[in-house]
Order: sequence, then C-alpha cells, then structure tokens
Amino acid sequence: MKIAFIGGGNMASALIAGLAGKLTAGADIHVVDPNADALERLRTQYGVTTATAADADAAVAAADVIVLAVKPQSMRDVAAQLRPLIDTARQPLVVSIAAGIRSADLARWLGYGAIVRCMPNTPALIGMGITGMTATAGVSAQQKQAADDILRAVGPTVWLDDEAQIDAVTAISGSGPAYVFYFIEAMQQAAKELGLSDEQGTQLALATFAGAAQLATQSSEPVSLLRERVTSKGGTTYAALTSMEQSGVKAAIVKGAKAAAARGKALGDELGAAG
Ligand SMILES: NC(=O)C1=CN([C@@H]2O[C@H](COP(=O)(O)OP(=O)(O)OC[C@H]3O[C@@H](n4cnc5c(N)ncnc54)[C@H](OP(=O)(O)O)[C@@H]3O)[C@@H](O)[C@H]2O)C=CC1
Ligand SMILES: O=C(O)[C@@H]1CCC=N1
Repeated sequence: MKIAFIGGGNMASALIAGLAGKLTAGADIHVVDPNADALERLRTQYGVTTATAADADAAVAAADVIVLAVKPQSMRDVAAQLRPLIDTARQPLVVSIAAGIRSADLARWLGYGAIVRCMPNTPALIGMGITGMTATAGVSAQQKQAADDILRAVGPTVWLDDEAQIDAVTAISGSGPAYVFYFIEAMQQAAKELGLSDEQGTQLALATFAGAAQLATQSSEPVSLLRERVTSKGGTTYAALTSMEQSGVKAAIVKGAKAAAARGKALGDELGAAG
C-alpha cells in the first residue's frame, strides 16, 4: 500500500511516527511538504520518502491512499493543486484529517469523491491516539478497511454514521490533549506555589494524570464513583472540588469544548462557502 501524506506538520508527523514500522511489509510512506528541514527530519527518523510540494506529482499519482494533513485554510488550494494529479481510474482513497472541512466541499474541490474524513489526535505519536472516522458513499468496503488499518496503527478508531458528529469528536479528542496539557500546567503551577520544585511538581502531576486515567480505563465503575472514593468527607479533596465548582471549572471546560465544536462547524461553513 502506497500512502502519500500531503503536509508533514505536527499531526502528520505524529501519525507517521505511530505508523512507521507498524504497516505490513511493502507499505510505503511518501510525505510532501514545502519545508526541507521537516522533510529531512521525517526521512531520518522514520525512513519515509519525501518530496517538496513542487514535485508531488509522482507520489500522488502512485498513491493508493492520499492523506490530506494541511491546515483547513490551505485545503482548497491544495485540493486544486492535487486535482490534475489524482489518477481517478486507479480509484485512490483520500483521507482528510482537517478540522472543519466537509467531505462534500473537498469532493467538489478535488473533483473526486472517495473520501474518508477523520479526526485523529497527537498521542498517535506514541501509538496512543484515538480517531473518529466517517466515509462518503464513494468509499468501498476495502478502502474503509484500509483507512481503518492506517489509523488503527496509532490507536483505536470510532466510526460515526453522521459526518456532522466529527465536530464533536474534534472538540473532545482532537483538541482534547491540549485541555489535558492545560490542566497539567495548572497542577504544575499549583505545585510550585505550594513550595514544591519544578521537577517534583511535574513528576507528581504527570504520574497522577497517568494513574487516574489508567484507573478509570481499567475500572468497570463510573468515573464519578472513582472521584467520590478520593473525596473523604470534610477532607482535602472536598475542599479542592468545592472551590473548583465555585469557580465554575467544570462548566468552563464544557463551554470550552462546545466552543471548539462551534469553531469546527464555522470553519466548515466559512471555507466551504468559499467556492
Ligand atoms: N495538531 C493536531 O493536534 C491535530 C490537527 N488536525 C488537523 O491536521 C491538519 C494539520 O494540522 P497540523 O499538523 O497541526 O498543522 P501544521 O501546520 O503543523 O502542518 C501542516 C503542514 O502542511 C504544510 N503545507 C502547506 N501547504 C502545503 C502543500 N501545498 N503541500 C504540502 N504541504 C503543505 C505546511 O507547511 P507550511 O507550514 O510551510 O505552510 C505544514 O508543514 C489540520 O487540518 C488540522 O485541523 C487534526 C487532528 C489533530
Ligand atoms: O486546533 C485545531 O484546529 C486542530 C484540530 C484538532 C486539534 N488541533
């Protein structure tokens, strides 16, 4: 299977890192990006073949799967560049990971409709990503399987019936790692203000996050019950959670995630309406 990544930035690098070495023998990764330094790094680290955007032709024409990993704002121009290069008779699969961009708009720009739209996340870098996925009617069962194989190399996949749900997936797991890092940063700051060293604070915050996430994953009990078990009556956790609730922390997180989903929809509206 020949896979051409168009865009070798943050998310493509995370996917390639997770994929490298996991695909079956004969699988072949090409990366197209304008930045020579980024391509050099990907070649050295993961043994992929690279091309600058100017000579993407061969990689695109030969690809079984074309992964579009450019910014949503670049997608229309990139699709216009790719349109004459796609050999439609060979029926390659197009996989878009762009936030907001709808399959129908992408199909119009590409003049080609076998599209899987998905939303991965950066823990793919260490094989711990999760991806929400949808396929257009033009995607064959075999192509769907190929897309699933690629994304499952970096973590579980969740298939959605309705493409509109991808904005919700973006808000929860696509952007989600940033919310978690933000929370960890807050814990680091608190540790420092409470007199611990940077190193101690980081170690305690990270181990707590990893341990709690694993406990919640492995437990058959609801997360709320696990939280209650930490919260002794009249104790320290109760004091913390009461203060957080009074500050509206949970409501702010819910509101923030909804803002991410709304931004995904707005990107789709704005960029899709552009022509
Ligand atoms: N980062 C994340 O956590 C996630 C991102 N995504 C989606 O992935 C996509 C990429 O995001 P991200 O990796 O963060 O962004 P980056 O900016 O890191 O990567 C995009 C890359 O595409 C390159 N590029 C621009 N034009 C072309 C072209 N014509 N041909 C080939 N490459 C080109 C850019 O180069 P240059 O910088 O020179 O323009 C850049 O290196 C976005 O659509 C985003 O919505 C999805 C899930 C999670
Ligand atoms: O912030 C963004 O728009 C992208 C999509 C999900 C994560 N990063």
